[in-house]
Amino acid sequence: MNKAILEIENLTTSFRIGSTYHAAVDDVSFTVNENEIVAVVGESGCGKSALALSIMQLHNKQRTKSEGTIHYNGQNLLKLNETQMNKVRGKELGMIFQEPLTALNPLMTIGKQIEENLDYHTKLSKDEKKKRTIELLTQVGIPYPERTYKQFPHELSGGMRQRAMISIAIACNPALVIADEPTTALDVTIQAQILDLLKDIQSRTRMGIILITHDLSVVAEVADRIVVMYAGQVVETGSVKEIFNNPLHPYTRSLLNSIPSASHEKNRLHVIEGIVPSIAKMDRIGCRFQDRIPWIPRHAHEERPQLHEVAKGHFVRCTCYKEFYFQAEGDESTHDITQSR
Ligand SMILES: Nc1ncnc2c1ncn2[C@@H]1O[C@H](COP(=O)(O)OP(=O)(O)OP(=O)(O)O)[C@@H](O)[C@H]1O
Repeated sequence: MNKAILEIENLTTSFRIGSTYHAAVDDVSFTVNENEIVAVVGESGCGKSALALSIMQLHNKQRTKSEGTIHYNGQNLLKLNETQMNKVRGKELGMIFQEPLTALNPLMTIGKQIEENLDYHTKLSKDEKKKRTIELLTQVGIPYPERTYKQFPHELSGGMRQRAMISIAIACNPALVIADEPTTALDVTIQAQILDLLKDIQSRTRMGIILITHDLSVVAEVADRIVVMYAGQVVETGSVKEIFNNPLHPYTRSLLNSIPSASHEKNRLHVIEGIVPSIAKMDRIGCRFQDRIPWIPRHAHEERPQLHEVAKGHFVRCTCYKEFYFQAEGDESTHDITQSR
């Protein structure tokens, strides 16, 4: 059994809007083990980035509150001050952002940006730093590392920029990397290459990876476990095999149904309409998904939905999954749930 690197327990992160705090991450718990890829999946607004930034402690502290625990290496990250956190961030926990052009400094060469991280966390000499930087650029598959060392971000293609950002994230051999939508801005072929690269680095370093994505098809090939988030909560979690073979929560089933495949071409995709509620308007007591599946009777939902273990390591929130089915087109059983309350 691989050892746990990061243990998140009952993490709740709330943002201040006006004078009230609203939770964007609500009582989230999961563990990332060494050499494991945990995919956090959910559509826009589910709280994935808020979760990632909570782990890295990158939220504006004046407007954000994080409660619960994030255990890393015998310490609770939420209790560290900024100086202590700076020693962990970038060294032991790396982060890859969605859009490298925004995350990288446009005025600094790639080489200098990698060396900046080494400067902060290591005592390498100038020559050693350059050697390590070239090594890193080679490792992430950049074809002319000496040339790229001297280039600025805008001189590289999207895929190469993402590789450069990965080299910054792994420069100090972190135990865990959080990749927040690392392939969304890239075309499909490059996406596959970047995911292969992360897998390849992991096979050498045994680092844990949290892969954040809205696209379940991305995780099928690379992840070990999936955490499905909806409206700030974990609604289903389990091994990739369990989730793909036996998805239960209506939201997970809807995400899986929205993956286009050859067999889907003839039949229409069963996509559930609607959007994730905003954090200020979220129902904090009932099932947060119920308004998007109004044809499911109210009694099918729990009052305060809990996570239920349905198979070893496979958890699903709310009992509504037991009565869920996709509504057929023109199904008359549709009714407005808000009317029957
Ligand atoms: N700094 C903030 N202040 C107030 N609300 C915020 C803040 N950051 C995020 N939110 C809100 O929290 C919710 C979760 O946002 P988050 O960015 O984590 O979603 P996401 O799943 O990562 O979506 P995306 O894929 O679009 O990034 C959203 O309703 C968002 O509007």
